[in-house]
Amino acid sequence: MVALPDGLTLGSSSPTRGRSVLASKVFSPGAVIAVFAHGEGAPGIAIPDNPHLARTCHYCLAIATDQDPNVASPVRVRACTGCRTVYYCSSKCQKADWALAHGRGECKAFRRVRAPDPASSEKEAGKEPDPSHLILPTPVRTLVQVLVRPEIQAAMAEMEGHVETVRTTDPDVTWAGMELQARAALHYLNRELSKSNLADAMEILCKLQVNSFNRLDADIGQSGTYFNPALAMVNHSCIPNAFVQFIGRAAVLHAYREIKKGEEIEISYIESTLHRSQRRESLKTRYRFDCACPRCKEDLDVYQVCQRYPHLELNLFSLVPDLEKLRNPPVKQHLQSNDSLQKYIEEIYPNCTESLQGVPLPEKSKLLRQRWNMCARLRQAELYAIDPLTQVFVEANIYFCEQANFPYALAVSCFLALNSDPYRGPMPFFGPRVKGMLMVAKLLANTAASMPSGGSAGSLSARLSEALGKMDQATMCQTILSIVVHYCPAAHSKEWQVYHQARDLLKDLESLPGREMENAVISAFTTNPTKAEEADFFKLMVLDPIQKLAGFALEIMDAEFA
Ligand SMILES: C[S@@+](CC[C@H](N)C(=O)[O-])C[C@H]1O[C@@H](n2cnc3c(N)ncnc32)[C@H](O)[C@@H]1O
Repeated sequence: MVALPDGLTLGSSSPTRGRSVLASKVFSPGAVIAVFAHGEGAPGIAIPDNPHLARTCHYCLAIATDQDPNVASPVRVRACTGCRTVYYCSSKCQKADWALAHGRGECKAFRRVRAPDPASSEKEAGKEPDPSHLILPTPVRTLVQVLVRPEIQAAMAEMEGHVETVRTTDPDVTWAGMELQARAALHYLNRELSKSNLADAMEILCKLQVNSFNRLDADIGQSGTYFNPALAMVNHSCIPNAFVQFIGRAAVLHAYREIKKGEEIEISYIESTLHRSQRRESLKTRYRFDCACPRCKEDLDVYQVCQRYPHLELNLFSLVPDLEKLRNPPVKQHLQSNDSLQKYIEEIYPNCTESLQGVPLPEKSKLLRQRWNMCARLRQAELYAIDPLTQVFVEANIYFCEQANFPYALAVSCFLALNSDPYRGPMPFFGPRVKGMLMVAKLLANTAASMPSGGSAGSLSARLSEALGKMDQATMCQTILSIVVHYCPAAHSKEWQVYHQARDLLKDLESLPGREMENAVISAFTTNPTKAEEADFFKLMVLDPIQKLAGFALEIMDAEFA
């Protein structure tokens, strides 16, 4: 039986959802429900994925910072001299990992992968083998780790894996692919490729698929696999009441809204802002169930979900203190029961959502033009928080930053912070929303330092420059950073990169000479944001200018991409 941390109990199994995790006390919005750390009696897996292997400590998961000139005491990682596949930041981490898994067969298996194959055709042709071929894919490395750790296999014994469903519904792709992965792990562990060994390994792969997490935070290059048997008991909802954040080897479960005693804790296994058809497909393909949460049943869009969240009043300390905007979103139609709009989104979605990272600027501009035009119906309906339209704004923002056109990027960031982020994450401590505010603050700092030339009189960029010139960007930036710093611990922790960046920038601003009065006003606002005088300051000095900047965004998008 799985042991759950204090404050949580295991609900009895239901035929449709299996077991569940219930709150045994009340949790307030943002509160830490439980920390899932690994140790004696609590076995778990936390490993980096292949693209991050050479920059991440394989034990504590610290990210190497030795290439960042701004870091005072950088983290360096060194390869294990045995397998040259995994890296460590210290001998302490290396020793701990050796005892946990690496010295129990993992290192030898990874070394075998790198050993020259006598039959290699590349060797015959005198070519060096491709180094990426010398490392097993992440799912196979995860399987190797489970196979060398019987305690993990024991913890997995009663876990859901939907093995029969995978085998019978998808024999040619998923099942056949898993068999290859199972064979690779057994081969490099020097284990017999017997029927029973293969069946056990395939079962583990199925269980990992259903019960492990992708440990993803693009901002700090963090990504990998995380498995914890207790956390794996938490079920899914597309309107979750909790969320998970990863810190080193631990996972922290936070309440997203107030959770009552006896209520089931539910997280979202997938990006909860996805469109219904994408959510359905992701949940079916990986987790093998049809979601029957209220959002799926009633087909609610993100605006309707936002309307239903309690505690919208927490937004009084955010960039959308006008709660009416959240309670009655200013959209022209909803997706619910609008078959034609739904079908249209499903059609444009695949052509609008592929990442444009690394695409050369002229090609990116062409693709953004196509995407902006494809999203015309969503724009007309003013559904700015609905994908793929939101994603087009996000890609455009990156495009403007890459072109060093910071005023345009700032206008688009302000637009997203007011018209998209709050609906996609109604709680002001929602991680992507906090990151969005940091983006606005950083761009304000950038545009304050070097004002653009502004273009010809009356042009869009001249009007934007003129508007920026009239704003107190330092005060706007400092106030927004104070909000970011306030919410960071709830959204993640004080170890979050977003927190460090916001706090450092905030300190720089606070220590500028001659800002004693501004510092006092901002401090009064953060202490008591709803007091009349403080709220007036925020509206006049921060919100109205942000609104003004956001007002340029649609014109910018049309000018660049229409
Ligand atoms: C990580 S496990 C969660 C714990 C699981 N209920 C158990 O008893 O082992 C994920 C599996 O739980 C079930 N599940 C989770 N959320 C669900 C939901 N909202 N509706 C139906 N089944 C769900 C599915 O079988 C899914 O593959």
